[in-house]
Amino acid sequence: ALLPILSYPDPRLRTIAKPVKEVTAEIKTLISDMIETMYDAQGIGLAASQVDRHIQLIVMDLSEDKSAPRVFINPKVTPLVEEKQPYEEGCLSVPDVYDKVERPNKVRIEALDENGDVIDEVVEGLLAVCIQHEMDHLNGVIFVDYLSRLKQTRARDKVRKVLKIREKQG
Ligand SMILES: O=C(O)C[C@@H](Cc1ccccc1)C(=O)SCC(=O)c1ccccc1
Ligand SMILES: [Zn+2]
Repeated sequence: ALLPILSYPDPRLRTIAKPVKEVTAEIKTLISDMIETMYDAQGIGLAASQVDRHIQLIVMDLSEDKSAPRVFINPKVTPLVEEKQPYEEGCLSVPDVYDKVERPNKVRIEALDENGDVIDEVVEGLLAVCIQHEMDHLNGVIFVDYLSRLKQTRARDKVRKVLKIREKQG
């Protein structure tokens, strides 16, 4: 089922997500709903925080044909390089706002997958950028927080406008 995505600056987006204790049937349903919602919203990632579920769960799919969804439960991300690189980021909770954010572009990901199996990978590039962006969501951080006050104000105005247009479209 499609889930409603919280929009910036909704304070619920600032909630700190709790660890997942057990991958229950309910969590498996949430995972498939989040993947469906991510594809519908044309995203490459989605954190549970964005659908108002405050548990440490991320879904991502960087494939061209939406054929390779990945699930990260209780993820831990460790930067492997000091140097930060700028990358043009977007966010499904801040629609139509894109701006450069500097992040380390090589990180280690430790997590569990949807079967409870261990994930321990070194990733670079967009995958590294995206997993850090999603981890931020689980910690109540949104990418606009890294931008100037002026850009944050512009982002708020932009989201308000986009939501009004979407309301009219019904
Ligand atoms: O809000 C989210 O977490 C999803 C977000 C993930 C993300 C994309 C790009 C860089 C960092 C994090 C999106 O999917 S934004 C929309 C999108 O598909 C996209 C935006 C910029 C570059 C590539 C893809
Ligand atoms: Zn986001």
